[in-house]
Amino acid sequence: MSTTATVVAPPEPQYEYYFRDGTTDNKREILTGDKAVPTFEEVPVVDIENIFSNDFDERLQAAKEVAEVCKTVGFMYIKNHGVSQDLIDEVFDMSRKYHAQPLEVKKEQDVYQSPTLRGYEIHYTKTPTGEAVKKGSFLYSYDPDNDPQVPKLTPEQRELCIGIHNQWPEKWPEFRATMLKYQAELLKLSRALLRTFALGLGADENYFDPIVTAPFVSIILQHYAPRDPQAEDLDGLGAHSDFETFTILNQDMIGGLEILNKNGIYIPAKPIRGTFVVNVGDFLQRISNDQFVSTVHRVRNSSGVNRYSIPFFFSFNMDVAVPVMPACTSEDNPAKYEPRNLHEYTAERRRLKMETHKKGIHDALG
Ligand SMILES: O=C(O)CCC(=O)C(=O)O
Ligand SMILES: [Fe+2]
Repeated sequence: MSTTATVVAPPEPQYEYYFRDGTTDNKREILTGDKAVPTFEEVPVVDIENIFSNDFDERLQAAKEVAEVCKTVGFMYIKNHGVSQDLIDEVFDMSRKYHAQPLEVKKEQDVYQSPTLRGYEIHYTKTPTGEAVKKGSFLYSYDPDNDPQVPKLTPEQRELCIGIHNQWPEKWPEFRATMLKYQAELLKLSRALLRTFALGLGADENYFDPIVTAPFVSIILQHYAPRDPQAEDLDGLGAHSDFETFTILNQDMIGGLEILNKNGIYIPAKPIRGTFVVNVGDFLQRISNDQFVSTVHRVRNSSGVNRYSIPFFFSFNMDVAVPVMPACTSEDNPAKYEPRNLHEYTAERRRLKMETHKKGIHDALG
């Protein structure tokens, strides 16, 4: 009696696809079993109280801890960040109230009527029976007139601040006032975090100060509609990396944010009250010469209820071509990238967004 050996073909590799730099075809292989590599399985919590310390050694120690996480995970929860919980709760209450308005009222701030695409936008997804709302977003950006540290700008520099074209609900002045108060608080925190990143990357802690006097900042009040857990496309926001320098994300207690690890596995960033989630964006990865990692993430709201979040995206002054940091290069490790000007880059991204909008694809543009 003869036996025939069955040759088992190795399984086809499986990939996770994501959006980066205006393109949708980036992918990462899902690695399991022997192929799996060491990577994070949870998002770390970092106590950042000491970034505000008067003692340099304490600030340096905190910066080292933050930098380590930025190199390995690219995402962290920060606690003891100094922003009042009352203000955070007030901003969420207003966001809920904003999104609860009838669509035609929100459409008074339609993004596509603003030259820099600031305002309200709604995203739909196809279902077997038609269309469902997946997400609504109210987006506003840095306007130099609202910075507590008012910058001195030429008319040309002012024109580059895309937030001068923000659209606000006319009959609701408290909404604008609260959102600007929140922006002012987060501007303070961002400038402190950026000093921490500089220090952690081996530069002088004031290295970036001159180029964040009128920074590119965008804030989005996100509203993720509840989705049917059986739906084919569950993404409220598809897999992407953020293109800015870094993001300070404020999420409610519903959950749904997931972070892609090196094995192509999504790790949930479960809400932790009193914390923000901070993540490295593409721009910071670039100028750190790839020392910090801009990690892919997505949002799925299968909770059955509305989810609200508020990402705050932070970058440099628009008119500066930002080079790779000299502290991140050496003779053996020269700069991998040319200096990049944020105005040119974001103008191109807005052009792409217009294009992808026409094709019905969502570009995670801050
Ligand atoms: O809503 C969230 O939790 C994340 C939002 C996000 O990743 C983005 O807007 O880029
Ligand atoms: Fe994001």
